[in-house]
Amino acid sequence: MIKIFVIGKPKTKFIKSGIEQYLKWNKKYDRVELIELPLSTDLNKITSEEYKKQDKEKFAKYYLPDVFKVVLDERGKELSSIEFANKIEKWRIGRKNISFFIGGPLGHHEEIRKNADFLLSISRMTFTHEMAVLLLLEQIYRAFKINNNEKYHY
Ligand SMILES: C[S@@+](CC[C@H](N)C(=O)[O-])C[C@H]1O[C@@H](n2cnc3c(N)ncnc32)[C@H](O)[C@@H]1O
Repeated sequence: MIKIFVIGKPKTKFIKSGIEQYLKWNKKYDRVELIELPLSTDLNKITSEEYKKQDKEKFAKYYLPDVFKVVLDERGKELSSIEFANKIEKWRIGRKNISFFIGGPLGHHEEIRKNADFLLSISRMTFTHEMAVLLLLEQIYRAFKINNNEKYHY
């Protein structure tokens, strides 16, 4: 099973409908679940460090040792789709879940990055959290297709 945790509910209409579409398509291959965690309190009322700490605490109960934790971050490692598909196969060996973590407007707390099993960048550019969810879901779908030798990936 694959779980995607995101801080902040995706709201933009076309992105939401893309997310729903890929969640539906991915069902053919495995359970892929999106878990939306609430945004923290008003950014103007707390420091950015405190804000990131609040986000870290929201991830804490899902940040478990028996789960392979992939943290999405633009400072992470970039992979080709084929490399990502291979990693997905490898990360699942002996484990029930792979969990992906997508940060809020300020990004991740340093500790979340430090304790990740893999820090994944989808590009050196910065995307909104909701765009990151959509792009990740498409790459997961592509990985399923690649790993099943199905036509989609060129
Ligand atoms: C608006 S971005 C946060 C940007 C923040 N300034 C930072 O330094 O991380 C929100 C989240 O989307 C995801 N994200 C955005 N762009 C990404 C990229 N190029 N690669 C991987 N994840 C990305 C990350 O999980 C990030 O925490």
